[in-house]
Amino acid sequence: MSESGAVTPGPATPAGADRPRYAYLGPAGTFTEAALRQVVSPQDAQYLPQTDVAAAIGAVRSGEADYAVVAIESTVEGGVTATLDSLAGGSPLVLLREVLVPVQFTLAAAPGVTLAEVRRISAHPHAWVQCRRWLAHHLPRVVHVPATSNTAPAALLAGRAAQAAADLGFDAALVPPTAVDTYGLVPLAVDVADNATAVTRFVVVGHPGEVPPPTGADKTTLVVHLPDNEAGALLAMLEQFAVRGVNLSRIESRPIGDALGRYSFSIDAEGHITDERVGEAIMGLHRRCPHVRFLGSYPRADAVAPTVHVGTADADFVTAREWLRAVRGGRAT
Ligand SMILES: O=C(O)C(=O)C[C@]1(C(=O)O)C=C[C@@H](O)C=C1
Repeated sequence: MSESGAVTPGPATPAGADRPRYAYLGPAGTFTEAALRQVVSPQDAQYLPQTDVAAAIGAVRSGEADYAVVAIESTVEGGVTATLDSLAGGSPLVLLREVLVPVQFTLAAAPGVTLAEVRRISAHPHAWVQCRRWLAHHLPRVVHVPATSNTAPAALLAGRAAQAAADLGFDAALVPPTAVDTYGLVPLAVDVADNATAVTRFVVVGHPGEVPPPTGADKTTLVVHLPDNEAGALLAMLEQFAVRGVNLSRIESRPIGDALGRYSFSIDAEGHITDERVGEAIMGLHRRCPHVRFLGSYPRADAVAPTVHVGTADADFVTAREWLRAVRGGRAT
């Protein structure tokens, strides 16, 4: 990001309006860009860096971009609320793919700055949380200067010597390891994240259309509102999945925003909407809940197939339906 707040361009891309346009959290070198590179190379797409997640998703809604790549969940922080909230409301969008990126951080500064001189660190709030223990131990009095992304402060420091960097309002930044070279910074401490195995999950967001075909190892994301003032409404909602053998890999509540005590549930269920058990569970939600938003069925990044319990395979639902038809037609008991 420039000092005026404008986002600096991502990696140089050949011109060409025919290439799909991907909005993502910039500037160049963010973990989000690493996720985008797993999806499509800069040669085959237009990379459109944005200042935040809402802007990236908004670019798809406005037609400025065809897709957005955004963080949705981290092993340390859980759900990325900016993403969950942007997808829960507004015009419908769907998730088309997920990508996992290992996350590590380096504390870096302009050339000439030493660790002992660091008083203020610029960092994305998620990065700050992911390095909290290291910071408390090594720099207990340091002040957090929030940044819009993991590379926004690196872009501000780029090309500055210690003296020239002094008026930026921070002395060092928590950045992805690759950003140190990209922006000509000096590492003050490496591997400063508290969790060495931290991973962030990113999703490709696009317009609703054809659902990606089932792979046998898929995930379905939903937003569900519960009936008001109904004892056991949450349990009843969960039972729609449980009785059909559908495992949930994530469920979290988010305020709907119109009144205190009103929450929606953001859910990742194992399986594809074309799986009988998943389809039946979602129909159950539709019957019982005032609002259900389908946010897509897409392949799991880890390609792990769900455990299918006795009586919940597609064939079991088909057989049961045929049996019911026969009973109703007086042909079976
Ligand atoms: O993509 C980046 O580098 C970001 O700054 C965003 C983000 C996030 O939104 O969670 C991505 C990965 C890390 O978990 C920390 C921050």
